[in-house]
Amino acid sequence: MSDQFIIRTLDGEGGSATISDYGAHVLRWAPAGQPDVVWQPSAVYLSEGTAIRGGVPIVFPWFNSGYDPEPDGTDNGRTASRTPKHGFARTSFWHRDESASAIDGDGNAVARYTLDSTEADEATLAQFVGNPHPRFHAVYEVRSGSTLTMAFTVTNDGNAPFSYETALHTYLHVGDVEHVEVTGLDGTEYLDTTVSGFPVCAQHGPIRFDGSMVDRIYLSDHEIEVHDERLDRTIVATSHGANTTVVWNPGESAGNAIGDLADGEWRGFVCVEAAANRANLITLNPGESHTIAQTLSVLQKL
Ligand SMILES: O=P(O)(O)OC[C@H]1O[C@H](O)[C@H](O)[C@@H](O)[C@@H]1O
Repeated sequence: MSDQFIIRTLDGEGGSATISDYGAHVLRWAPAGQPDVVWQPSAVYLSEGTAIRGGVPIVFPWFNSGYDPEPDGTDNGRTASRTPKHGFARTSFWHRDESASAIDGDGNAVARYTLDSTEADEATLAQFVGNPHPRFHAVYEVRSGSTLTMAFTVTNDGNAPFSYETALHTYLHVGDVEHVEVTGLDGTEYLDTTVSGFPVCAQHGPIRFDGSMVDRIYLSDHEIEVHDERLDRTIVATSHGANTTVVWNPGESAGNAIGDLADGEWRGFVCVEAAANRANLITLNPGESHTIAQTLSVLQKL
């Protein structure tokens, strides 16, 4: 592992990405001939202990401030108070596995990173759900070409179960979020996390954005399409092993208050996150592994 801020290029056939060893954080990705699909802000700030804005932060082992599950599995509408926000994966220097980093049989540039429980301090580990002494290793594999696939796997190496929340917190680049429709979630339920108690709501039609904050946990892993009128394209996001989909845009007032975003930059992205969070958190028994994955592509026009 290096504690240097190293940024690497992943040039595959038909697309390219950059990735940071800090956070194992994909910073941008575009298929050939397209504006970036994974969004990067105009300035990227690299600072130990601080999450990188934009790209694809890895959320693990809790989402936001975490969640304490109810025995009956229902969502209690409350959040816990774990720190750091969204867990420590996005603020850790990951090990880059040199042996795995190459071009795969489909022409994708591959990067593989690992992180294990010895790299977090005991006070942080003690906040895991169900086990104050979890032992695990995590593997993150990114394949960048004409599509982008990211797969995050956690294995329980200890002798007791633990639970975790996780997300691939993907920032998708759009021309102007107020001219975007997100489809694929019509008829599904979501938790509206902008409202106290996180009420369950039902989605009717496409998701649209009007400059106010959208922060929703959809209880669905359906394929998502982001229809972008300004960039005249549709981004497709599919996920595996992730039971929830978070859709987030901070809107004008919260967006302009985010310190590492320039004024108005909130318009340039919508987050579509492959997640397993709150009542859908993942429990691993000793020896078990779980993978969440997300694949992005741009729909080809006929
Ligand atoms: O600013 P961050 O810590 O990166 O979090 C950004 C956002 O992440 C997720 O999308 C959550 O649902 C939001 O509640 C949160 O505001």
